[in-house]
Amino acid sequence: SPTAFQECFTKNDVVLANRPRNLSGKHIFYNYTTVGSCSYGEHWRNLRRIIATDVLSSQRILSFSEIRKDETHRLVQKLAKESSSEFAQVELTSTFRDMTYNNMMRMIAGKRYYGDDSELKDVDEAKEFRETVTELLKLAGVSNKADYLPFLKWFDFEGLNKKLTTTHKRFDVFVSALIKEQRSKKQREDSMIDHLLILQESQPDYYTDQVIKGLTLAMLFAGTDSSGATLEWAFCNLLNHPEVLKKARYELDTQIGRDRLLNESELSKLPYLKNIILETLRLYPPAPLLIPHVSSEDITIGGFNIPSDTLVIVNGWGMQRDPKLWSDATSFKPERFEKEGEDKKLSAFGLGRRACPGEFMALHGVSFTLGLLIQCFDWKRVSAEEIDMQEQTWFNLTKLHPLKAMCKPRPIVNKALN
Ligand code: HEM
Repeated sequence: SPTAFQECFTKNDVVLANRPRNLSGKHIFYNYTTVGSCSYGEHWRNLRRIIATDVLSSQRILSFSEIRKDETHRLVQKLAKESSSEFAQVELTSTFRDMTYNNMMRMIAGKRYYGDDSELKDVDEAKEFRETVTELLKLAGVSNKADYLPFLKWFDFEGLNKKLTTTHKRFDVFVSALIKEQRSKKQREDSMIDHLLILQESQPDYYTDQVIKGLTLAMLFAGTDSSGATLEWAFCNLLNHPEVLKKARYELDTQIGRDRLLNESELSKLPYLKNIILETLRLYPPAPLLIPHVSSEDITIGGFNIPSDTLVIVNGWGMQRDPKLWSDATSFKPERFEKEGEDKKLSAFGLGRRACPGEFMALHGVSFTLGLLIQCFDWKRVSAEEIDMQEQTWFNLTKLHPLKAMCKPRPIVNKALN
């Protein structure tokens, strides 16, 4: 139950701080399928600390705002090109994915691998990256029966371990080359890898290459599709609830105006936009079961005795649709978050010390993109039929069918084109 979950995190915060181990005793880096017997997992404690202090500190997140602005403006330009003065159909799923991956890879290594406007689009390096990441995500989303029936591990049931190890090696080769390339540059830039390489010079045992690779994988896995999926679900909800879209547009027009574009620093003026995102995360959390935790000692959660070393999986999706906790639980109502304290009931980013360290950045990035798209375009559904909200099993909770919508530029779009 949600109450028990909260209690467990407040009382026994430390208890759920371990990662599962795989057969050979190594810490499993990620999720049910373990992303291969990934050796980065062993460094997890260091990774988590470095993420908080060096990679996702508020200062560094703000320092990347120019990248987010540039990528969002490119997105507006792309959509404006595809539509004209009249409504035109656009496909949003891959558009959002390309943008979030470009955003992240620019922060990590200063590279853009996605979209027609990428200078690297057709080179082997970009193809290799796109293929490997797709393969890793596909495998990470597979439910591994051996996680629940441990004896199956002895047979590598369904060959998952082998596939994961192969793909992980491919990723490792790719990121090693990326680090080598950045290291050989005469001048350091401001990317995450460059920043960590500078720190490596003074503390080589702490900021090792393994740690840099682990961070790259963590950021790519945790920070890209989650934001892309949130944008996608938010849009589905807006298209199915035109009255909410109208209210969000009104907020933007009155708080920011019709003749200048929204800036990231102005997001605090748009509480309704934020509530749309919170309500989207409530009904469609990108990580519906969070990330599995393991009890490091015997504990009791909600009256259940959990022995030490047990895989604990939290059904965040279920808690966020629980009618005992939320009125009209399955309806999309951003207004519910106007009531003080409602947002505290959300678990979309997890809770406690293993909660998502990218929450601030994610909320910032998603709000900014959504705000700008509402400001720059008129939107409607492709047909009178409601958008189909079926979900698919992937690493994150994503839409089964790609999202298509009709969009028409508003005059303000010229500001982004210029
Ligand atoms: C809307 C977007 C996002 C959502 C909904 C989300 C949600 C989550 C959730 C539920 C967890 C697991 C928490 C738990 O098991 O208790 C998590 C972990 C994590 N997230 Fe996010 N996340 C998002 C965006 C990001 C971004 C943008 C980044 C980085 C730039 C990021 C980095 C991480 C990392 C590194 C972890 C692992 C933390 C650990 O295990 O200690 N996330 N996220």
